[in-house]
Amino acid sequence: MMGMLIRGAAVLTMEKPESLLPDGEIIVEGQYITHVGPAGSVSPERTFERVIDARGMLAMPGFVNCHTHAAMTLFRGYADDLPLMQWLQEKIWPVEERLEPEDIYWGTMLCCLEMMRSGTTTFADMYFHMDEAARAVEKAGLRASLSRGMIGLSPGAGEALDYSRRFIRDWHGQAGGRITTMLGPHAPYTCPPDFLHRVMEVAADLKVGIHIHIAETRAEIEEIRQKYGKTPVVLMDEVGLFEFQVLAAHCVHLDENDIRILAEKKVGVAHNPESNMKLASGIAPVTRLLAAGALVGLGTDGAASNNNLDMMEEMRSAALLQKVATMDPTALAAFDALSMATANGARVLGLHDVGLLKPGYKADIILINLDQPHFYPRHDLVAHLVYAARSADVETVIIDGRVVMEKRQVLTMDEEEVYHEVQKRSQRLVGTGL
Ligand SMILES: CSC[C@H]1O[C@@H](n2cnc3c(O)ncnc32)[C@H](O)[C@@H]1O
Ligand SMILES: [Zn+2]
Repeated sequence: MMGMLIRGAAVLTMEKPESLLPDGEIIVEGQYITHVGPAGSVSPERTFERVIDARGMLAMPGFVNCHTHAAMTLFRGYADDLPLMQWLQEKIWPVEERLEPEDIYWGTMLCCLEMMRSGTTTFADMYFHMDEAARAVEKAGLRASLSRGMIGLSPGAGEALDYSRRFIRDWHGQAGGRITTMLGPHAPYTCPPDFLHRVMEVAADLKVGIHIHIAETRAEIEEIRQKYGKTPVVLMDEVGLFEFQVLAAHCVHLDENDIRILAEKKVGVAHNPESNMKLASGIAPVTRLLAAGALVGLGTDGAASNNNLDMMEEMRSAALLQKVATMDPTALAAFDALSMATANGARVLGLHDVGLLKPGYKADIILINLDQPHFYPRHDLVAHLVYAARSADVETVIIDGRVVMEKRQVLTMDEEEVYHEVQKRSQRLVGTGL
């Protein structure tokens, strides 16, 4: 295997804040990174199938979006400026009833396109008709953890669980290992304990994790307190959910006991600052979670509540929001925000060979064009990435060792076809459009 050499870039491995090679060399062989070192560390005698001259670029791990509903791109801009429960019950759930499988394929393709163009290489999705989402991920070339969302209180809950079981068997490890799967019970307020017990039986049987929304709004805390006399986190813990690998989206309204449980049980938390701001759900206690030793990644949530899927924006929002919430400018420093968006995000999804530029890790690499005004002067590239970078700075994207975007040209999808299909389908679904 001759592999691919990336040379000339500044290399941010994300292992430690100081692990920046000003002029580095990366070798990719198959799906994996096999070498990361300074200029001159690769023998000049060695030949490669491909050499990428990345002078003027920064190479870093691709972003990991820990929580989204990919095909909700179809509903972007359809229902804005509402609180979560009104947004879901009056606007979103009625139009989701009309979704056809093919809609999910094209909505997920748009999500993949937007994410790839902004440097995201891995995402965690919870939605409907997930065979079509998996087909889209396979075609687009991203890495994803996919779960069929289940509303335990709905009459279709049993069918959704049967679908999940079959979906996991069919897709876990597919697309050369890029696709992994989880179970997706929606939330404590839509999935009562008896349904969660059925979900856990399947999780134990198929050895997969569980992706769920927890403690997103005050309304949820109040509803669960009235029904069960405890917090959503304590309820989930007592139900036994945290004995499994859990990806818990939001975790906004937590007391100290909840934080202790999440940290002790190694629950992966997906923090979604922009969705939480837009729906006015609240501010997650990220600094307290991190201080307690909890594992926290970053997500955008769906495009209907954000309204984009831009992890660079999300990092900046996360960092700024913690500073203002705590009135402490040292809160969530740049490297910590960047770790949440990369290495720690991968750990939250249970992907232990993703999120770092290191031999043995999957070759999910982005190249960022540093030759731009907002990257000068070059005091601190980590700070620049979090506070000054924008998604259009991402030039090249490599996922699983394959170049999927080069010089901002996406190589795996026909962009015009995606726009056309999405526009047509979203008009049918919500009845608007230019
Ligand atoms: C059962 S599939 C997922 C389900 O979740 C809905 N959803 C989207 N965003 C949120 C959010 O922030 N909190 C709770 N539920 C959300 C989505 O519309 C699907 O119905
Ligand atoms: Zn969500």
